[in-house]
Amino acid sequence: MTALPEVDAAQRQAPAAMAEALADRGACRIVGMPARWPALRSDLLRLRDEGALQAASVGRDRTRALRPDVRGDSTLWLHDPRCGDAARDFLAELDALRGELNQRLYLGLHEVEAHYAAYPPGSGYARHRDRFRDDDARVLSWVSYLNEGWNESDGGALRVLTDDGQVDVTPLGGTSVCFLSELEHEVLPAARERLSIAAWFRR
Ligand SMILES: O=C(O)CCC(=O)C(=O)O
Ligand SMILES: [Fe+2]
Repeated sequence: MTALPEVDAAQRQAPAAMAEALADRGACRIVGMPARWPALRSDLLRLRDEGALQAASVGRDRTRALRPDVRGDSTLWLHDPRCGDAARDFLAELDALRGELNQRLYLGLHEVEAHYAAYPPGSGYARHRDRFRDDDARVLSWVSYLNEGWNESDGGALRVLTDDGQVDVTPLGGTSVCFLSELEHEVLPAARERLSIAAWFRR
């Protein structure tokens, strides 16, 4: 199993290092982002307790359907007014990063969209691509993890199929992963609740 290039979010040239890793390998791990992940975690748990999250569907428009056998997470978009300041700040941070990546990769990324996601124990997300068949607007996929002290034995890895082989990413709080949206990936079922933010840079 190959490892992904790793970028320290605190380093001055972090966006340049991310852009280089994405161009070379199609994916990278980012350590130290989101810096304020405990605040995001609290916000997500509050929203989950208030019943604001909704079971996620698969497909688009006419083919849209609830398929808990395919994906078991419940989600809420970060631009929803019920989300707290931490969500708004993080969305702004992702948007700034969009600009930085654009300057280096010329991908014409126009916007970023992001949602909170909570996977109950035992649920996952079967192998898929984030690009819809009829809509290639999603160029880069981003996932930030909001879990305290994750062990490999907890399961719940993100498995990404890169050109260099399959890579498993542990969903540890305060780390993120970015990859080309055309790459196939899956979320393996976890023994405990698994919290994250999934985002897409779109053209
Ligand atoms: O949570 C993850 O690690 C990936 C989630 C995902 O693939 C998606 O929401 O499309
Ligand atoms: Fe995905």
